[in-house]
Amino acid sequence: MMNYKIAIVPGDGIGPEVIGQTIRVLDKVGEKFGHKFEYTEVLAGGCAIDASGTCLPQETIDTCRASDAVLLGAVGGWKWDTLPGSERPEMALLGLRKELGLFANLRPALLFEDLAEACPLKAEIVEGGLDIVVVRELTGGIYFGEKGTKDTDMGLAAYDVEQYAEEEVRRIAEVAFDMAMKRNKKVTSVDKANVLESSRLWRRVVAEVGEKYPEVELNNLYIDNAAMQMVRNPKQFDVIVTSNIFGDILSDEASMITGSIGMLPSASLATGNFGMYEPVHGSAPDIAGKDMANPMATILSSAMMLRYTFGLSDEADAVESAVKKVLADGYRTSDIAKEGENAIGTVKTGDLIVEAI
Ligand SMILES: NC(=O)C1=CN([C@@H]2O[C@H](COP(=O)(O)OP(=O)(O)OC[C@H]3O[C@@H](n4cnc5c(N)ncnc54)[C@H](O)[C@@H]3O)[C@@H](O)[C@H]2O)C=CC1
Ligand SMILES: CC(C)CC(=O)C(=O)O
Ligand SMILES: [Mg+2]
Repeated sequence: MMNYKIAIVPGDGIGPEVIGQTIRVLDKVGEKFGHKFEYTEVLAGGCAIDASGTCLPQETIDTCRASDAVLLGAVGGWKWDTLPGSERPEMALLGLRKELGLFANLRPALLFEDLAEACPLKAEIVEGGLDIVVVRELTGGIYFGEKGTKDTDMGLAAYDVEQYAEEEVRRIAEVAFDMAMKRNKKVTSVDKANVLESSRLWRRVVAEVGEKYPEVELNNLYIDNAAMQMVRNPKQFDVIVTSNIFGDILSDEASMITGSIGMLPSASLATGNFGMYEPVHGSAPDIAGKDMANPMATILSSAMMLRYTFGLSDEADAVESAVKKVLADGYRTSDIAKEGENAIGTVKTGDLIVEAI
């Protein structure tokens, strides 16, 4: 029997609710396939501020580093919204990504056949399915650049610097091209090179990396056009590679292809097999504590963990098939239910997925 050490970071809001169901699913996978998943729960985000005065305790970083993989719910919430920027719960997430070297964020947006009606795009646009991966740079760009305030003749100004180094672009571009080689050999790089110096460097380095992959078709789009194309004709996309902030925004937009942000998983990867697995959504304070959150994004993130970090592809398939079965049987949380249709809760969704495994 293999033992896998997983650091669990439930976080805030719906984080603990969706993580709770994901652990039940993993336990069932362990029971069925004969693996032992060992969990160590640690605090990050608003709950850590309340418990210890800091959003990212050193113990959390140490536990994550000592684990084979990390599973994270979400951080943040209204309660902490008035804190100064540097002390907000969201800094825990950025800090963890940086400390763990998680520079590559894979966000697959897949339209499940049984959820086609939940996708707001016209039926003819989504016919035949949609399958896009956003490869988002995760430890650079404007979220990590110099920030501050200064006096100007227009009053106090605040600034955040977008900066990319060649090596940062090169390594994320390589992830995108490697992924394209395993998929449909098509990469779209999204930037704002008509205005931003950082994007001009981005575009040049992506093109240089592209030369090493002659079989892969490379297209460049400006972010404003890409955002429009995502709803006009998403089928043109296969692998999208982009910066931290553009990938953050574009992947939330892509999530609607799947019907809901409650469906979209992600893997945040370092070099090697280590990764942190997290849903794309946030802590959803508007529905927290109401048994309304869709746990599928986090459960599907755990399937990515099984596949990428642990190399357990049959087990990952079992989780993904169980999610598909629950959808095929007609069960929906309220974010993906049709109007007037009875929705099920977070726990019931977990029950059904466990049962299907
Ligand atoms: N990875 C993380 O920890 C992230 C944290 N945040 C933080 O979360 C807090 C709330 O941010 P928002 O902008 O409202 O984004 P959000 O993603 O938390 O929520 C946006 C909307 O989607 C719904 N939603 C999200 N996840 C859902 C799920 N699993 N099932 C059903 N509905 C779901 C919410 O109810 C809300 O209406 C903020 O403090 C924000 O900074 C935001 C994004 C990512
Ligand atoms: C704190 C934010 C950067 C989190 C977020 O929105 C994301 O990573 O998708
Ligand atoms: Mg986001």
